[in-house]
Amino acid sequence: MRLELDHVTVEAAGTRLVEDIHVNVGKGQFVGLVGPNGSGKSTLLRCAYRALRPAAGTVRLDGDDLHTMKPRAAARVLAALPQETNAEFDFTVAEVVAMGRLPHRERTAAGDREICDRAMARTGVDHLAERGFLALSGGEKQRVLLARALAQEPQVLVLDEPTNHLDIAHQLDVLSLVRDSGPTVLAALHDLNLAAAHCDVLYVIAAGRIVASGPPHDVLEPELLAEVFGVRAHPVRHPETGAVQLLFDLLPPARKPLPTAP
Ligand SMILES: Nc1ncnc2c1ncn2[C@@H]1O[C@H](COP(=O)(O)OP(=O)(O)OP(=O)(O)O)[C@@H](O)[C@H]1O
Repeated sequence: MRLELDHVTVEAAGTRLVEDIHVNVGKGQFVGLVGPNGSGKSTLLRCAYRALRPAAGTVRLDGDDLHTMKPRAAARVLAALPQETNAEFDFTVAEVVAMGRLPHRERTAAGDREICDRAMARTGVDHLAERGFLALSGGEKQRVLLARALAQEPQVLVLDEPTNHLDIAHQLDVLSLVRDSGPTVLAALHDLNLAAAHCDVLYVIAAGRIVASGPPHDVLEPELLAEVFGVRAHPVRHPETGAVQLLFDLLPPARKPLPTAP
């Protein structure tokens, strides 16, 4: 299923948070959204998983307007891993993951249990099934919420910082798992090397506008990284795979020009 954000603009409190954004995620593609803090990544993703309605523009799934679809119909095909989840009730892990099956209840009630068990096993949280969600660590919670999203068996997955709270092994594992599970993916990522390794296409957002897009190694070039993130990037090659990785130094903050003598 194809996900398209077409000329999306979002406003809040009289301010434009993102403006005239076009993002195209082809069927089965893994597309990354990268940009500095506050650049508009979560705002844009919230539009892509229906939590926020754009002031202008359209979000489409295979050409259908996501925001006019019935909520249950949308939840059957699209799942999200938001940046923050305000869980107030202490459900068990198994109950949280089973919530991913709610949109499908009428259709596949018989197989729900196996689907949830498989999602928990794939994200490595099966041993936590009877634990209360609220008492889990940050990384455990993140993997449970990913299990819930996978249990939804979505055709489109929207992920806001899926590697948040995860140790390095789980970061690598979760992105491979998402990739191998096959849905169309739009993910906000902070780690540019992880983004380059896992994404087919990257969009770079700065101050609410897309400033570059394309294959990761075309997009993540030193001049753009200096301008957008204020860092100097040094490409190095992995000694075994030959894959290019970036090392970063902070650039000094831009100085105001010294006042000239009158
Ligand atoms: N409801 C709102 N009202 C006013 N400003 C908002 C609102 N929601 C977000 N913003 C502002 O919009 C900008 C973009 O926020 P957003 O959360 O999309 O950034 P982000 O790129 O996801 O940042 P981060 O990398 O820190 O998670 C920020 O300056 C934020 O303060």
